[in-house]
Amino acid sequence: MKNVTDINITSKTLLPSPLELCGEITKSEAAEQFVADSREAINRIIFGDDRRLLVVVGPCSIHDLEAGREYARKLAELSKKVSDRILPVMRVYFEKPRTTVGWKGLIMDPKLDGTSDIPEGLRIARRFLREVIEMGVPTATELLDPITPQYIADLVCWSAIGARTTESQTHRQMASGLSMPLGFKNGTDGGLDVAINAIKAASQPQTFLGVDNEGRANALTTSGNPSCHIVLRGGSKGPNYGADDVAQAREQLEAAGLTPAIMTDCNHANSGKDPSKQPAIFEEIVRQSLTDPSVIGAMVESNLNHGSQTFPQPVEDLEYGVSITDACIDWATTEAMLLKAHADLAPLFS
Ligand SMILES: O=C[C@H](O)[C@H](O)COP(=O)(O)O
Ligand SMILES: C=C(OP(=O)(O)O)C(=O)O
Repeated sequence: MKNVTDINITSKTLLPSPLELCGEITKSEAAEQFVADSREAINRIIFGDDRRLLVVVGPCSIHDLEAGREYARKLAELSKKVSDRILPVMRVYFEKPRTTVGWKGLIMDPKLDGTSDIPEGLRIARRFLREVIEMGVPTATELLDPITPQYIADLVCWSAIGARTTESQTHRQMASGLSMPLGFKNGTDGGLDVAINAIKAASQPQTFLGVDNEGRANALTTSGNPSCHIVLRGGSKGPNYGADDVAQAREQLEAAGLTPAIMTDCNHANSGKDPSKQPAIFEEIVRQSLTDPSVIGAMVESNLNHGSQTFPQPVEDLEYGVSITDACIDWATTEAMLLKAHADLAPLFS
C-alpha cells in the first residue's frame, strides 16, 4: 500500500505552548501598561486626534541582539528629543517574508545556520521585545506566521502585514483578532485595492482556525480590528510616495468608507531598495503631513551602519550593525533625519 500521509514532512519539533513560553518570559505590569499606552497613542494618531508623525524606524530584521540593543538605546535617547512632534516606534522584525527563499528571520532560524530552532527563536524574540519595551521604546513587527502572535503579540505595539501577505485571507482574519493597531502594505505590484480590501476584511468579525494559549486548535471568532491603515510601499511599477499617489490613496480610502490614514514606507519599492534615497522620501512625507492630516506616518529602514551584507556567511564573519536583509541607512543619518523632521513639523504644533 502506498503511504499517503505526511509524505513531505521530514521532521517535527513540539513547541512550548504560548502559556508555557509567556509564563517562562513574563512581563511586568509596567511593561503591560507601556504597551497599552503606546497602542493608544498610535491609535490617536491614526484617527487624527494627535498630529504627531508616527515613525516606524529600525533594522530591516534583527539578527544580532547586541546590535539591536544598541540601536534601541540610541532610539530611546533620540525619542526624548522629538517625542512632542514625532512618535518613534522601533522596527523589531523577527519574521521575514521571502520572494522565493532566504533566511526567514530570527524566530525561524535564530542561530543563522539553517538549524531552524524555532522554540529558541520564539524565546529570543519574546525576551528581546520585552527588553525594548523596558527601555521605553514602543515596538513594531511584521506578523507572518499565524501562530506566532500567541507567543509575542502582547509585547507588540504596532504590527504590519507585508506586501506578500496583504491579499491572504489567513492574514486578514488574523489581523481582525489582533489587539494592536496594524498597517497593511499595498501589494508588490503597487496595487492599493488589496490593502483596502484587507482593511475592510480585518475590521469585520471573522471566524477561523487558530490556536489558544494552550496551543490547542480552536475555532476563533473575532470582533474585528478597528485600527488598521494602509502603508504605501511602492510596487513593481515604481514608487507611490508622491503627493498625487497619496491623494489617490486618500480618495480610495474615503470612497470605501475607511479612515483616511496613510503611512508611507521610505524603503522597499519606494526607494528601489536604495537606502540612500530614504532621507529625501522622508522629507517629502514630512512636507505632505504639514498640509494633509491623512499622512499619519512613515516607515524607515535603519541600522547602526549603512547598507547590507551578503548572507548566508559564517556568523563570526558578519560585520556588526549591518543588515543581513534589506539595505538600511546608518544611525547618524537616521538621527539627522528625525531631528530635521522635528524642526520641520513645528508649524503643526505652534
Ligand atoms: O523587507 C525585506 C525584504 O524586502 C523582503 O523580506 C523580501 O525579500 P527578498 O525579496 O529578498 O526575499
Ligand atoms: C518585508 C517588508 O516589506 P514589504 O512587505 O513591503 O516588502 C518589511 O517591511 O520588512
